[in-house]
Amino acid sequence: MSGTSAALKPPADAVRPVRHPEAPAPGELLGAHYEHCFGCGEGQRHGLHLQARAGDGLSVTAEFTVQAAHQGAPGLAHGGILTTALDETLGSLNWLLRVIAVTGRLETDFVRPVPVDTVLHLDAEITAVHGRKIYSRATGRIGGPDGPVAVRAEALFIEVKVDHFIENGRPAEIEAAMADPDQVRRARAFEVNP
Ligand SMILES: CCCCC/C=C\C/C=C\C/C=C\C/C=C\CCCC(=O)SCCNC(=O)CCNC(=O)[C@H](O)C(C)(C)COP(=O)(O)OP(=O)(O)OC[C@H]1O[C@@H](n2cnc3c(N)ncnc32)[C@H](O)[C@@H]1OP(=O)(O)O
Repeated sequence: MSGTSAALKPPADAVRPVRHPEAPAPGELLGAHYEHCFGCGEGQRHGLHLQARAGDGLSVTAEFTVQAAHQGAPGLAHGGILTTALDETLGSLNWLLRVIAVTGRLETDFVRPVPVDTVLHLDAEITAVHGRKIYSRATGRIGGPDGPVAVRAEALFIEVKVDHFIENGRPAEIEAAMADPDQVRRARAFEVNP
């Protein structure tokens, strides 16, 4: 069984966006958007440490190795962890548009169980944009980049301004982020008109 809800179908007048001229080149590692992010932060001890790489056009790839700490059932990855890896990969597509966007809706199909120690080969692409709404999809394969699909997702991200974080984040972390020139530079790299 698979399928997605109507909210994930781009409207007829949605456009296929173009890659931002200053987007990272194909093959380039994108880097973490926030060092304490559970998905990609290098400073997050319990995180997934996902490293996404720019692909051609509006696509990215990433690899994620399932650890023993990620189990749901004995020896198998927890579905929420796999969804997090998909969410993070989809979120990294923002670098290609230089737009800040947050996940509004994310639907995952779990097609095959994913054992601990498996490398999940992820790829994601933007399919359409309509106003602030960014439509995308991702797959995770096992046994190699061309192996069978284990998980796939479709998502709707919504463009926001940096104020979204400043107004909603816990003050301690926001103040620390704003005092860190690297973090400010990374946030600006997402903005169309910094
Ligand atoms: C210097 C300090 C810097 C600090 C910042 C640091 C780094 C920043 C850089 C990058 C970080 C960015 C992202 C992170 C990337 C990857 C991590 C993984 C991604 C995530 O883990 S991210 C966390 C989970 N995520 C949330 O925490 C969102 C909570 N949520 C909200 O904050 C609001 O809900 C929001 C903003 C989404 C919308 O609110 P809003 O008021 O702005 O807009 P509104 O409601 O009007 O929606 C506009 C149009 O989207 C449609 N729409 C909205 N939501 C929908 C839904 N769920 N399903 C279907 N359609 C939906 C409406 O129907 C309307 O459609 P239409 O235009 O056609 O009417």
